[in-house]
Amino acid sequence: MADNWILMVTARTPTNIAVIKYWGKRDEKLILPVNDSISVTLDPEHLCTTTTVAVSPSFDKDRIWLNGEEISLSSGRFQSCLREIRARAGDVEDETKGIKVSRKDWEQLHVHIASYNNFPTAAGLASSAAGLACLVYSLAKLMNVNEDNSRLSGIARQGSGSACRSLYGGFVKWIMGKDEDGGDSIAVQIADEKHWDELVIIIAVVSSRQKETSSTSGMRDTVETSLLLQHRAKEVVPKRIIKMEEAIKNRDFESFAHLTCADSNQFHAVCLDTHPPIFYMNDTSHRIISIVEKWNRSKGTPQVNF
Ligand SMILES: Nc1ncnc2c1ncn2[C@@H]1O[C@H](COP(=O)(O)OP(=O)(O)OP(=O)(O)O)[C@@H](O)[C@H]1O
Ligand SMILES: C[C@@](O)(CCOP(=O)(O)OP(=O)(O)O)CC(=O)O
Repeated sequence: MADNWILMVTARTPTNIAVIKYWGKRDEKLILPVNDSISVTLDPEHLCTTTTVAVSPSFDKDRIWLNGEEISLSSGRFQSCLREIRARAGDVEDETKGIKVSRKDWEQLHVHIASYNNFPTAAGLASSAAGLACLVYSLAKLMNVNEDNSRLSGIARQGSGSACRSLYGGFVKWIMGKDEDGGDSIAVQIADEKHWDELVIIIAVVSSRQKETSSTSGMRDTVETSLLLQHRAKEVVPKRIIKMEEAIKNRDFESFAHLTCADSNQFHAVCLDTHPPIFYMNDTSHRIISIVEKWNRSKGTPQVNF
């Protein structure tokens, strides 16, 4: 086969915002969480990642560019995603260009990946979620991987936990699973994007600076040092997951909003309970929370204890 051809696929994936948070892993390598989580996937035209993946026999190694700058692909997470997708690659044929790639050719071929986030990267807006979900999805399309979204979510999870939820639109649950190999730790859709049209999410970017503590290292410290996390994962989250699923199915905004606020506050409390403590909020975030609480009280929203 000639080596002057190139095949390309571009995909766009929105980020997701957790309303019941994932924080803490029971297996760091496979990225298996200590609790289920639920998120809302944003509309693709807002906060999203656009990724183009290309393959050509003239590429001598796999490479990735993030927001225009080349970054290392050597991390275990990127490598896991590439390995898992390559292992499932199918035959690809483009008759118009006279290109034929058979399943086993993919082991020898290299890919180039160019990814852009249209929002701040590593600033607490789940760039790894959109980024890794988009990477897995676009590679799967390029290599003609014949797997459904739940299987792809299990691969994206190995790139970044929260990424497994961005494979679906609407309301999504990441089931923590029990299997040691992570086979049952996948995302499922609770309700699609049309289910709750009136729900509007406002994102207030209070800082675009990179976080001082990445989610990965922050949650590692939390698992090692926080007693509150044990209580949260075992006692609090399982009950909240059931209530949140009900609130979403019934479009019950009051319960949805209370659960979301309570869970976010407990997540930040767990961060504070970590040694050394992790601070993700700043004074502006605290003021916004205060205003929202006052607004809710002025509207007469009943204060329910979740
Ligand atoms: N488009 C992308 N393609 C590939 N990798 C990405 C992309 N965007 C982000 N990442 C990876 O994710 C890392 C940021 O992940 P991190 O979890 O620390 O922050 P975040 O996801 O933006 O915030 P949070 O997890 O608090 O919501 C980046 O340093 C980069 O390695
Ligand atoms: C606070 C969170 O956004 C944390 C997300 O953590 P990541 O998914 O970025 O962490 P890794 O699995 O280590 O890549 C909560 C959530 O999205 O559920």
